[in-house]
Amino acid sequence: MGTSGSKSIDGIGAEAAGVGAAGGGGEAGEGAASPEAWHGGAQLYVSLKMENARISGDLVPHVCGSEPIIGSWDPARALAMERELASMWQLSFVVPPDHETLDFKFLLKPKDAATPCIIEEGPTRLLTGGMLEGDVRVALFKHNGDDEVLEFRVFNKADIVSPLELAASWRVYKENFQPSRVRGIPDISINVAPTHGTEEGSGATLELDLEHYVVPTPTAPPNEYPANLAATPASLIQTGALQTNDMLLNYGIQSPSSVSAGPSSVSADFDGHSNHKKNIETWATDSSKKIQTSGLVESKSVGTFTPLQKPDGQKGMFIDRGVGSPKLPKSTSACSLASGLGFGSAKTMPEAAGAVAAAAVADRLHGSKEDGKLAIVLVGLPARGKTFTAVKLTRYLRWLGHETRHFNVGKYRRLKHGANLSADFFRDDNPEGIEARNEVAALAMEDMIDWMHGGGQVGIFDATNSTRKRRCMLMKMAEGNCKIIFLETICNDPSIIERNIRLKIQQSPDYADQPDYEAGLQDFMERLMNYEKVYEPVGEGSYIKMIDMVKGQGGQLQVNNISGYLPGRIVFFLVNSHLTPRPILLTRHGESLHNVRGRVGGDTVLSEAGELYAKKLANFIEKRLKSEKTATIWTSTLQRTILTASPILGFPKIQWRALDEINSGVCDGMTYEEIKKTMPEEFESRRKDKLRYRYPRGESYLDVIQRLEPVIIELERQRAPVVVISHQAVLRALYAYFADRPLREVPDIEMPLHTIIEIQMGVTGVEEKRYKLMD
Ligand SMILES: Nc1ncnc2c1ncn2[C@@H]1O[C@H](COP(=O)(O)OP(=O)(O)O)[C@@H](O)[C@H]1O
Ligand SMILES: O=P(O)(O)OC[C@H]1O[C@@](CO)(OP(=O)(O)O)[C@@H](O)[C@@H]1O
Repeated sequence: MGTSGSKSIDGIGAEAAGVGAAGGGGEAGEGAASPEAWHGGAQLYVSLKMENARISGDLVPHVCGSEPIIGSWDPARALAMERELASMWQLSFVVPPDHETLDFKFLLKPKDAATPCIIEEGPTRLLTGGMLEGDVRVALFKHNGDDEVLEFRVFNKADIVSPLELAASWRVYKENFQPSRVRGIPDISINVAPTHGTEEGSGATLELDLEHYVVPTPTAPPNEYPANLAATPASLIQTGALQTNDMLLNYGIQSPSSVSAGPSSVSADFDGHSNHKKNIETWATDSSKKIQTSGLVESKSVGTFTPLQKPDGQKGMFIDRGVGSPKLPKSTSACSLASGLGFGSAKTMPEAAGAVAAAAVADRLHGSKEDGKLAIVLVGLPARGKTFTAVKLTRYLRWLGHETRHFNVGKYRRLKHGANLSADFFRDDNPEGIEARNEVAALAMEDMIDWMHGGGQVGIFDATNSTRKRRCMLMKMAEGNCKIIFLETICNDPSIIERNIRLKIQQSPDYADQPDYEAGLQDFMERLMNYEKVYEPVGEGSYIKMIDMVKGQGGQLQVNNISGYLPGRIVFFLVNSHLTPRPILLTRHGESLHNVRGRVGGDTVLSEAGELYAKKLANFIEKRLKSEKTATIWTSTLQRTILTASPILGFPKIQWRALDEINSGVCDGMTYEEIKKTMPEEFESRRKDKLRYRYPRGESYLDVIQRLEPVIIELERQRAPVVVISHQAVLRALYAYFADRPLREVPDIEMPLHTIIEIQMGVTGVEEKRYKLMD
């Protein structure tokens, strides 16, 4: 103390007591809280702001007062205010529910030193029930003796907050002395006026040419004809009906005999997922059907490889899903219920949490044998989006955790009869053609049923299936094995049909050897006519008809005899799907203070680098979306994403709770090192099975996926661009959906900071591009 204008500790306290007793009346604060509202554990969240453009040097406004949180009148423990804008300082804190009045004063002093300490002139301020009493709008400080008077404008806001809200902000407050700056921003907001703009020369502006920032996509989705990515025709491989190994390779299938045994050299996609790195899939339900690839024993689906000593002494590979292991942590989700529910092997349970797991358990407990197995049988003329829809539905259901596989009869046909069949093969008066087509359809159906017996849950059977007779054959085959729902795609828009036909001739392997587009077109039109002659729309069984749905408006979705959890989800997904091209931009928030310190979770503000990214991102979005009439910015409710979005102008911003980072429960705010040291078992459990590991009192990746389902549906439904500013774990889960990555890979997907992943949704599916704005 001792500097002119400063007062002793006692001096402040004495004055406080005096004025406090005499206080009353006067001007109310901006926010006022009635004392009755405090019952039930609610507390008062106080936000104070001071504004002065002239303050310079080391002096920082502080708040000192009667409550321990603001220093109990000890200036050394006064709370420093944070600089919000160049001339604006702010401080937020909570007050215990039982306080009657809160006495305080502003003071100016360096952040980490006791002197000089300049206390504001005038009486002590009084906050009663959130209301500031007396003349509160100005704070005066005598600086440099009495020569200079610094005048600050004062703003006060008080909110009643629930204990739950407080728990979050209190922790942040205690750990960082960095109260949230974003309280009070409504869930939906828009800042239209360019208040600060992007600062020229601050390094925040970007090159005009955004291509400058494009970086390679680490695991780009395969640029493959979608039908080729469907299940490998197992029956054809086993019966030796294949043409040649070369032919298999043409369809992305590695000859079984060429698969080598070592873990590093095996590249197999055992859950049938379309993954360009993995190009053979096998399944087996009985030993006669089992495909013996040299040195490989396959046991159902998804898995990691562990060496297995086969009875004959040969080294083999055993695929372990990591489910059902007695050592699995308590925190694994529904899968660990399996044994207790008498399902025999835990492997029959889906790799899922929440509603998906609940529905699976209910089906197994109460449903008929077929209930758990579902065949979605596509129906429609050629070029009506059947394969497109099959691929999309497969991706969605797998992402939710349902074992799903796409069976494309065209792939069987091409493998068995070659790709160069002319339109004659499809004529309704060509009995050999009809028989050959029925035969491959039956083979695909048989494979699908076999696969279901081996644990598969949803088969998507993709063919025209355009006559009652064919559908009747499929229904007979399904009896006692699975439930069938027909999914008919109908399109009456000639311009869309024309576009689809063009895409077919350009992309289908059927026309890969036809260099003359016109000749291809003529042949395809003939093929189409052959189908049209015999086409019978679906009217039997359970069905869903999608009629002119591609535009996302108008159109019809008809359903008949549909019930159950999964069919319900499928209908809901299809209702919201459309083909309108639009980008979805995914990005993590700018670097946060916790990111710098290596701490998980929390709700900290951005680091300097993070703030710079926020500006660059705003600049990027302005350029990237400048020709878009509408677009929306989605953030989580955590301040690192809201602050990242704050410089973005002109687009509505929406906060989604579902976009909040994975809840790390008791580990929230810790470093990975600290978790390893203090909770080694938890650390080890997570390392072993990061997908299913649930933080104590927190979430697992599977939980995150479950809560993101409405976000995916909404992203599918939107017809304008969306920018999603979220978090590492959440974006891994969202990205996995668009990039069709298997669930087991989700927790390890690379999701760098300061990078934008642009997902282009379009008529041929999903494309990806990445921009890295900062190193
Ligand atoms: N419901 C739909 N109606 C009409 N066209 C669609 C639909 N869904 C997707 N498409 C478009 O149809 C194109 C060709 O679809 P494809 O799935 O190959 O046809 P199909 O399997 O019926 O022969 C796709 O690239 C897509 O642009
Ligand atoms: O699942 P892991 O790999 O731990 O990644 C999730 C973690 O990512 C972090 C950063 O480490 O996300 P965020 O970018 O939102 O800060 C943590 O908050 C979160 O717990």
